[in-house]
Amino acid sequence: SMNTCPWIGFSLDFEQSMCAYMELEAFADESGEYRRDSLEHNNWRTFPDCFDDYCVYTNDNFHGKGLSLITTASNHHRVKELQIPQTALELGYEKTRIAEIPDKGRGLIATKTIRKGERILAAKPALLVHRDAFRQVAMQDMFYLMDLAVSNLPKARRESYMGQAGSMGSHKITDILFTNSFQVTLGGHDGFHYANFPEVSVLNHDCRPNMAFFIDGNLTHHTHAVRDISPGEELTISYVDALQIRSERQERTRNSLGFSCTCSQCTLPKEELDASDDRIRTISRIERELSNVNSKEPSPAMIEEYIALYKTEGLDHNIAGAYTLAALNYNFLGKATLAKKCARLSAEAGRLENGPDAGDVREMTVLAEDPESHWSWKAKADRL
Ligand SMILES: C[S@@+](CC[C@H](N)C(=O)[O-])C[C@H]1O[C@@H](n2cnc3c(N)ncnc32)[C@H](O)[C@@H]1O
Repeated sequence: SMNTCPWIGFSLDFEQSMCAYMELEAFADESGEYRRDSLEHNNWRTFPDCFDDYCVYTNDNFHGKGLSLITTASNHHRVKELQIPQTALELGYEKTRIAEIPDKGRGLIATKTIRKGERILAAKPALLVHRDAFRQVAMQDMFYLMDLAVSNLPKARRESYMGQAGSMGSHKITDILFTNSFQVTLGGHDGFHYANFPEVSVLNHDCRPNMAFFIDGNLTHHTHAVRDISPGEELTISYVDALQIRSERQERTRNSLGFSCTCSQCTLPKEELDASDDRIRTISRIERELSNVNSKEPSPAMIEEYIALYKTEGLDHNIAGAYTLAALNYNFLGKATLAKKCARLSAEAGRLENGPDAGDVREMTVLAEDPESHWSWKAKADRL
């Protein structure tokens, strides 16, 4: 209807018949090419239909595949300024195949042995949507922007977007985003976005996954094995916080992600479940002590227990931070050999969890080389 066409008045060339809730097909002609006018600049097309500060921007060549944004002008500028290396990594998938997994829909299965540390995927985003757009723009208007953003992607990209599973029903393109998105920040106080990586979306969740992921500064999503993986095993990542007990994890997947988690850790017999929850609570308690510079509690035994609990719990995908805390606390206590070992393990895990450029990876590499020159050396022992 007329009053759902807020662009009338500032749009130059759109007909009223183009208004509101258009089907996906409405944007593309037979050849899949775009028929809407737009402003060309530096490979980016900008569409004049905006709501509040949020507009649609599309780049057909981003990472050679195509990317649409629903965001503000300043965030579009940040993406435009990214320096994408010519040698950007391509997608993996070589040792895997997609298969039906009982109770989970499709998933990715290893076809060959995969070693800890191996890269599985390097995937590019198809869509970024500013987090606040969903709060500030009326839902029907958001649906309109989502349709516009996806329909303007190059045909192959649009098809891989539409091939992803939804979980909540309602507006399909929006459902797909919420079912398959990662949070990324482009920096600043206003940089938070939901990012969709179609090739990653085949990965199911596991509370004790065998892969870790990070998203680098060029908006590439990297997945690496954190354990050795056997042929036939499913490849998984975690969608939830590592240190949540089962009831919290279940609530999170059910309420925010739209499914009831059936992973092996969530379906253990009651006794084992209770033991697992107890370990999580103990880890959290020790972590508070190790993070508190004024605590006199930390001892080598406590640090050792902390790492052992991570191992027993199977939290290999989220262990870099634990090794960092262990390395620092060993160094506070003047235990050079143990500090060195934990710092090395932290850097090794951090490369898979946060990427080789992460601050912690650099810091721990430095500590591992020469613990006694690091600021943390006996730093606390002196004070206590
Ligand atoms: C990102 S997709 C993963 C791929 C999806 N299975 C497919 O068929 O395309 C997320 C969806 O997979 C299913 N899923 C993923 N992990 C699961 C788990 N641990 N337990 C149950 N369902 C899961 C849920 O339906 C969820 O909405």
